[in-house]
Amino acid sequence: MRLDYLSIFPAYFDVLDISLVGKAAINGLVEIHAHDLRDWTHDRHRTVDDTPCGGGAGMVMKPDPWGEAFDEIIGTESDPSVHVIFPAPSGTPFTQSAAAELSSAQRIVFCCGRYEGIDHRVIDYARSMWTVHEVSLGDYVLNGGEVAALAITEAVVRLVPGFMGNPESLAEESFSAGQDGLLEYPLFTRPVSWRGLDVPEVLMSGHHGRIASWRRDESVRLTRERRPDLTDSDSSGIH
Ligand SMILES: N#Cc1c(-c2ccc3ccn(Cc4ccc(CN5CCCCC5)cc4)c3c2)n[nH]c1N
Repeated sequence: MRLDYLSIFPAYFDVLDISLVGKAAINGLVEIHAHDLRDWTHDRHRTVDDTPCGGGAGMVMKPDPWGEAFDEIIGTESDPSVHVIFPAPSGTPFTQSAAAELSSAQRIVFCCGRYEGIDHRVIDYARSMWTVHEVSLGDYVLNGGEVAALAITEAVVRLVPGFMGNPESLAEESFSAGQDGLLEYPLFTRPVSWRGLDVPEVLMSGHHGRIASWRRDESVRLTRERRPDLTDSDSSGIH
């Protein structure tokens, strides 16, 4: 899997060299390439923004640098196997199932906007050439797309076959199909007693049936408490 990042702050992606994703890069599972959008400007100030047509606050990212960067990084041929991701407040909420779908992609290009966003013709052009995803991390405002690109990268790469040492653990995670769409149960490890707080006895019983039942009950309780929106979904085991 090749991952490209287009941004006016490409150093954001240096962190990928030290994290788990860095290990995947070392063992050849993923290739990471960060690019400075300003490398595709031609004026002395390396300008990437301009005032919004129709008025309004802030600045909008000009289309020209994006188009020239696409030509060089992706090419000028249409290819639906190339996934181009535009993080945006107006995007579709990014989910675990979206991460799972993207984990089989061979090429993902993250377009990290800043200011008030990117000229929409950039997205329209990308849609005419590749498979485009306009996504949002959630209902809160960030200053640009870089943090979202990092989060999406981690969610996707950890699902790439061969990345996780113990793929079985993926099945038990929150939001995964194996968890019935429920939140994960609380986790404990040694010491059994810590600052007057004890590990629930059932977890030390060695009785696998009771442990499974306790974990399920805890997942249902937590999901009802924190994510009632998940309790009505078909995939959750509770209705
Ligand atoms: N993923 C994700 C995100 C982002 C995100 C992603 C990408 C960019 C590029 C630029 N920004 C900054 C910004 C901030 C506020 C606004 C709102 N509009 C302003 C103009 C008038 C209308 C309203 C726009 C753009 C971004 C933010 N925020 N939150 C997420 N979950």
